[in-house]
Amino acid sequence: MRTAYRVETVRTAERELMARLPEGALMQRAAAGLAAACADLLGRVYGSRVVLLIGSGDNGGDALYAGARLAKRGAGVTAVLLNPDRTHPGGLRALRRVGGTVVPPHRADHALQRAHVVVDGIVGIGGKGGLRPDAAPLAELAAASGAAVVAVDLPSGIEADTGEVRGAAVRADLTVTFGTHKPGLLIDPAREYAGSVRLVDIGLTLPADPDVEALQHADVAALLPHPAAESDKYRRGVVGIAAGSTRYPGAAVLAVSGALRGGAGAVRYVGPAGDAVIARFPETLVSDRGPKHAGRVQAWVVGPGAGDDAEPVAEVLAADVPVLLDADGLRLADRDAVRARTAPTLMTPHAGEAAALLGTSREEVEGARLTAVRDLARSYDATVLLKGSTTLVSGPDGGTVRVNPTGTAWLATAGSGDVLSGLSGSLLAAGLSALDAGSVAAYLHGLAGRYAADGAPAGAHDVAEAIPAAWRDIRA
Ligand SMILES: NC(=O)C1=CN([C@@H]2O[C@H](COP(=O)(O)OP(=O)(O)OC[C@H]3O[C@@H](n4cnc5c(N)ncnc54)[C@H](OP(=O)(O)O)[C@@H]3O)[C@@H](O)[C@H]2O)[C@@H](O)CC1
Ligand SMILES: [K+]
Repeated sequence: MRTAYRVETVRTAERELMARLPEGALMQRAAAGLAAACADLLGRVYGSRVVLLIGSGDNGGDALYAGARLAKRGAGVTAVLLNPDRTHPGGLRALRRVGGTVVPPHRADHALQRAHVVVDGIVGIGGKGGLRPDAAPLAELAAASGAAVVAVDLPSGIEADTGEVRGAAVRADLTVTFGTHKPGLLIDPAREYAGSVRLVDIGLTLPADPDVEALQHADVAALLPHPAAESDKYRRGVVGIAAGSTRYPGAAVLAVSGALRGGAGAVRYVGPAGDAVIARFPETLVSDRGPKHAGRVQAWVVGPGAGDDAEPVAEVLAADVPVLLDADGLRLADRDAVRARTAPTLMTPHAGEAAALLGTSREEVEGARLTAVRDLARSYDATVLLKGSTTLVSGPDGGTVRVNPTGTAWLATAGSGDVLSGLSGSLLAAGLSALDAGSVAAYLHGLAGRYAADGAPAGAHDVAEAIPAAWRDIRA
C-alpha cells in the first residue's frame, strides 16, 4: 500500500522525531536523499551544472545542503536566492564553503540555460496558493531551460493536502519527497506536476490511518475473490444488472461484459435490452420483469444507459443488498432513499455527474477532486468512486480515500464506465465491501485499459476482454 499524509500530520511526526535527534539531523537525511536522487539523474556528478532555486524556508535549506553535497563531488552549483535576507543560513554557509555561487533572480537566466539539473527548493509543505509573482518567472525559466527539474518534497505551487493547483507551479520531472507521500503527489491536477516521485525515508512515525492510500498489486491480489472448492454460482454471488434501454442497448451489453469478468457466479440482466445481451453473452440470466421480481441477487448495478425510467432505480434502492448507482441511476436516485439504505451503496459518477449532484461545475470538481469525492460521500452517506484522470474512492465517512494508480488516458472512451460499473457490481456480489469493490475494480479496469490499448486506441469491449489478463497478472 502506498500511503499519503496531510501536512498537519507530517508536522506532528516531524516534531516528535526532531525532539529525539540532534539539531539539523532530519534536514541532513532529507538533503542526502535529495543529493543521491540528483546524482542518479545526472549519471556523472563531476563537471555537471546544477542550479538551485531557493525560497526562504526549510525547503530551500534542503536544496542548499543537497547542492553542497553535489558541489563536493565536483558539480558546479549556483543558487538563485529569492530572498537573500531570509535564506536558510546553515545551508547557505555549507554551499559557500564548498565553492557554490549565488546569484539574484534577475541573473538566473544564464545559469538556468546551461543547467543539467534544476532543483526546486522554492517552497515545500509550508506553501499556500500558487507561486508568488517573484517566484513564478523562475518556474517558467526552469521549464524552458531543457534541464531536468527536481522538486524538493513537492513541486512548488501545488497544494500538498488536496492536489489542487491554484496558480503558477513548478513542473517537475522528478519529485523527491520526505517521510511520506503527500496527497497532492498522488492526485490530479497536482500529480501531473510532480513527474515521477521518489520517497526518502527520514524515519517519521506516522499514524495508522493515512489521508490517502493507493492499492498496489499485492493489496489487490489479497482482495480478489477466489472460488472455494464447494462454491456454486449462488455462493460466488449473483449480480443483477438493471441497465440499457431500447435507445442504448450497448450500455447493457458492456455492463454485463464487465460483470461477467468480476468474480460473481452469475449475471442476471433486467431491462429492455435482453435480446442484445443474450445475443452477445448467452450465459446471462435474462428477466423481462422489473428488479423487484427478477429473483435473488447479492448486489445490483443500476443506471448505465438506462434513460429516464425512475422505477427500476427506486426498486433497486429498496433492495436490502449492496447497490451500485451509475450514470442515469445517479440522476434518478432520490437522495433520501440513498441515505435511508442500510446495505452499502456505491456511486460511480464522472466529474460532470458529480458536479450535478453537488450543484457545482465540472471544472470545480476536476480542480478539487479530493474535496468533491469526500463531500459527495458524506452528503449521500454512501461510498463514492469519482472517475477521471485519478479515480478516487471515498467511504461514507470521507476518511482515508483510495486513489487508483493504474489509470490511463486511453480509458476515456465511450462505454468504458459501463464496463467499470458491471465489474464493480460483480465484486460487490462476490462479497467485497463497497470501498474494496470500487478500488479493486478501478485497479483492474485501469490495468485492462493499458493492456487493451497497448499504445493504440481501444474500445470499451476491448477493455472488458482484457480484464482476465489483468486479473491473472495481479494474482501471479
Ligand atoms: N516535515 C519534515 O519532516 C521535514 C521537512 N523538511 C523540509 O522543510 C520543508 C518545510 O519547511 P518550512 O516549514 O520552512 O516551509 P517551506 O515549505 O520552506 O515554505 C515556507 C516559505 O515559503 C514561503 N511561501 C509560502 N507560500 C509561498 C508561495 N505560494 N510562493 C512562494 N513562497 C511561498 C513563505 O514565505 P512567508 O509567508 O514566510 O513570507 C516561507 O518563507 C519541507 O517541505 C521539507 O522540504 C526537511 O528538511 C526535513 C524533514
Ligand atoms: K519544492
